[in-house]
This record gives sequence, C-alpha cells and structure tokens, in this order.
Amino acid sequence: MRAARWSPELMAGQPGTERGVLRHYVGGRFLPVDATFPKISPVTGRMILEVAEGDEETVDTAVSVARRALHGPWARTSPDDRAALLRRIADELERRHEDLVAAEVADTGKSVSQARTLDVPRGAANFRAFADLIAGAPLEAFQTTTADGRRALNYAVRRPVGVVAVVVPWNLPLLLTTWKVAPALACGNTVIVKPSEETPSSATVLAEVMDRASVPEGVFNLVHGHGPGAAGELLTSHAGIDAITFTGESGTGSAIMRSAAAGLKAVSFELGGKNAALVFADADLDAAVAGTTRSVFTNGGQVCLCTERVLVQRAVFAEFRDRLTDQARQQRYGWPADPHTQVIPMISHGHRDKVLSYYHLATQEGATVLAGGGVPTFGDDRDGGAYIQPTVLAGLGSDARVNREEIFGPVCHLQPFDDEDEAVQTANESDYGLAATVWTSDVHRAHRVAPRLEAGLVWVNSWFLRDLRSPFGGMKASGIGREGGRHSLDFYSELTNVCVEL
Ligand SMILES: NC(=O)c1ccc[n+]([C@@H]2O[C@H](COP(=O)([O-])OP(=O)(O)OC[C@H]3O[C@@H](n4cnc5c(N)ncnc54)[C@H](O)[C@@H]3O)[C@@H](O)[C@H]2O)c1
Ligand SMILES: O=C/C=C/C=C(\O)C(=O)O
Repeated sequence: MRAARWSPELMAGQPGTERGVLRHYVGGRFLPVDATFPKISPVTGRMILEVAEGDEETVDTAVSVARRALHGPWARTSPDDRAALLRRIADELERRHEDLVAAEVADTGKSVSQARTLDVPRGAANFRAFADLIAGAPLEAFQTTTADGRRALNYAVRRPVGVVAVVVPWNLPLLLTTWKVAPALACGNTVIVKPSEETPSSATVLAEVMDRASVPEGVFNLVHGHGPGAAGELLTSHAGIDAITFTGESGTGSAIMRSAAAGLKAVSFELGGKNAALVFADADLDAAVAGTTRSVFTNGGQVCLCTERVLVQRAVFAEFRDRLTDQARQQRYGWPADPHTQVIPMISHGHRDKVLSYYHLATQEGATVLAGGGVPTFGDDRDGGAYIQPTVLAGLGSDARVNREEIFGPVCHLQPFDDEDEAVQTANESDYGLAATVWTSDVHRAHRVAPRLEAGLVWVNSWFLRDLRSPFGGMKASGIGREGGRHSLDFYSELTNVCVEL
C-alpha cells in the first residue's frame, strides 16, 4: 500500500500552500513566499514539498503584530470568551482531521493508525481540556485576620504573560504544538509558533484552522524555519518575547536558556529522557511484555517518554528477555498508509545515522544484540528512506554510554536486578529524569517505588496514559517546569495578589 502522500494537491485551494510551498502565517494572513527549504520524505528520501524559511524580518514582523494584538480587542476577552474560541478551534481541528492525518504521515512516515488514534485526536483534546480549565478556573482568595486584629480580603487575579514563543520538535508535531498553544491562548497570550523544520505540514494546517476559526489577527502566528542561527534562535532570543515554551533536546534547551537569560524570560522546557522500565518478578508478565513493547517501539522510539532502559528482576529476566526479543522481531514493516504498520522510519537520514551509531557503539561496548541492530532492505522506494531495525540489547552496565545517553530510536537495553533498592538505584543513575514505568502486582511495592524514582512521570502497569490536568514534565536534564492543568495556567499567566483591608 502506498504511503499517504502529502502533496499540495491534497491542499489545493487551501491558503497555507502557494505553488507547493508551505507559508508563514503572520498577523492573520499567509505571507508571500521568499526563501524556501525542502521537506524530504523519511519514507522514500525524496523531496515532497518546499517550505518558507523565516528570516529576521519575518520574526520581527511576527513579534510586533503579536505584541500589537496583545493590547487590542484580545485583551478585553473574558475567560469564557476564550473558552468558546478554543472550542471553535477544536471543532475546526476535528473537521480537518484527515488533512492533519495526511500531513503528519507525510512529514514523519508514521502509520495512519497512530496519526488517527494518537497524534491528531490530541489536537482537539488539548484545546477542549484548556477551554474547560479556563472557563472554570477559580480565583485564589483568603479572608485575612492578622495577629494585631486587622482584617483583609486577599485575592489573586491572572493576566497573560504576553508574547509567547512556542518552539517544538518533530516527533509528535500537532500534539506538542497544541499542548502549548491551547493554554497560552486560554490565558490571553499571543503566540508565535516555530515548528520543527522536519515537520512543517500539520502546523500549516493548524494555521488554516486558526484562520477559519476567526482567531483575532496577530494572536496566533506561524514562522517556519530552522533552529540554530535561523528562525528558531531569532525568535527565542528576540527582545519582544516575554516567555518561551520549548520541547526538544536538552542541549538545545541549554542554548535557548543562554539566549533567554539576558531578558530574564520565563521558560518552560520539556527536554530529553533516558527512561527506565522496572519489571518485578511479581508482575503480570503478559502485561509487562506488551506494555514495554509499546513503550520501547511506539513511533519508532521517537517519543520523549519511550523506554530505553529495561530493568528486570533476575528471577524472570530470561523469560522476559526472550519474549521482548520476539516482540521486537515481530514488529510489522509496511507503508504508512497500512494501518497495521508498526515499524516507521526515523525522521531523517541524519537521525537514523545517529541511532545507528549507538547500535554500533553498543557492540563496541560489549553488548549482545538480541534483535535488530541494522537497517532493513525492502527492494522498493523505502530503501531510500530512513528505516532502521527495532533493536534489543543486553549485557552492559549502567555506566555504558548506551545506557546513559538518549538515543531516541526503536531500541532498548535489558539489565537484571536482584532487589527493589537496586532497581531504584539503577533507574536513578541517570542525568535525565523524565518518565518511568513500574510493572508489579504488589500495590504496596508500586506505591513504595514510584515516589522514589527521579522522574516527573511514573506509570504503574501502564504507559503514556494521560490526564491532561495532571503535571507533565521532567527533572534534571529532562526539563524545567510542569505543564498540564493548572500548571499550564501558572506558566502562561502572571498573578497579581490584591489585598483589601476590611
Ligand atoms: N520532554 C518532552 O516532552 C519531549 C517531547 C518530544 C521530544 N523531546 C525531545 O526532543 C528531541 C528530538 O526533537 P528535535 O530533534 O526536534 O529537538 P531539537 O532540540 O533539535 O529541535 C527542537 C526545536 O527547536 C528548534 N531549535 C533547534 N536549535 C535551536 C536553537 N538554538 N534556538 C532555538 N530553536 C532551536 C528546532 O528547529 C526545533 O523546532 C529529543 O531529545 C526528545 O527527547 C522531548
Ligand atoms: O515525545 C514527547 C511526548 C510528549 C507528550 C505530551 O506532552 C503529552 O502527552 O501531553
């Protein structure tokens, strides 16, 4: 089955594309195209479309129209007005569902089944979640009585932080962009989105959605382009930006933090991870094998929450190792348009080379390759793509680079442990602290172990099960801050406490 090809014809007549080129959206209009860069299909290695490259003038214009909009009619909207707008956006995202599926599939090579069930539905879900949150957000207030008998009423009011830079990666493009844009708009901010240069298409459809939903001019802006020394860096270092929400590599986070330091910008960082799965001997092994297969190989392992370190209690190590290895070998190859496809390409040849270099490093460090370890051959156009074999490794210690550095591909390393303390200690031996999974049938063990793990997110007998009101984010090199529910309100708004003596 041929890949669902994203092509201008799919969007013929839509405003976001001009003669096969994806456009910026600034001040309520799609801009004429100037400089461009190619978008290469990770499935075939061929160019599928061109994208406008934002320059200093594009970024300056976006920032100035966003600032102007901040003080226009948008400033006079109520939380209920903004909730109604977010719900209109969600409706329009659902109306464009298949275009968004086609955009995500063409840009990333992910299967239509994942795009239809995870990536695209989360777009509307994010907007609905924050519409509900802002519509019902209580004010924090206290009736004050002081020791010397004075009485007062204290209450805190929220106001937008201002112009927010939204810089996102390529792995779950629409999910991650809307995860940030929805709360930012809910709180009355204006935004400038800089999607990854690898995944410009769904962001362009999102701009069409905003346009159709009559989002006020300048409230939502989209600037395409690269990161270092280009649109991304121009945006995050711009004096007119009030806050930066960024998801991407930890090294990039450090670079952005340096450029934001001069202006003391508020930052929310969702960064890299080296997530551990802890499988105890008392676990339901069927569930643990199925759940760890998902948490290792979903989206080709290109999810920040994916498991790369699998720690298994010694009594069940051999059985778990053999069953997970079988699952890796049974991962189904296919075209993205085939809903049964499980093996997807890396986002680019460059990223595949990075993942492959870790496969080679693992053998150099003395690992045993239990499954995969190389590049598949298809005998068709996909040989020009960035495919790589799902891989299972074993035999290394926690100090090996393969167990310390984020790979961000369809690969995990299996390591035995004897007792609970050793499992927790091994899991915590990481510069990262984003996510973990704990597989056990002992509820007391689950509640003992989970809080001891140095991770922002711990799933027990599950993975990537999300409540959008809960805090989401990592510690250590995995991030700064939390988003989700009221945590997003706290980042995307400033609080003023008012004290009235009674
Ligand atoms: N913690 C999370 O929630 C989460 C979610 C998804 C991905 N990630 C991480 O993202 C990484 C993969 O995504 P990626 O390769 O796109 O990350 P990346 O850091 O290379 O790029 C992310 C975005 O930042 C831009 N960018 C790059 N350098 C920049 C700079 N100097 N200034 C401003 N912008 C810049 C890029 O153009 C892109 O839009 C992995 O490390 C993964 O762990 C984390
Ligand atoms: O690859 C990273 C996944 C991030 C997921 C979320 O931000 C979310 O589920 O809200």
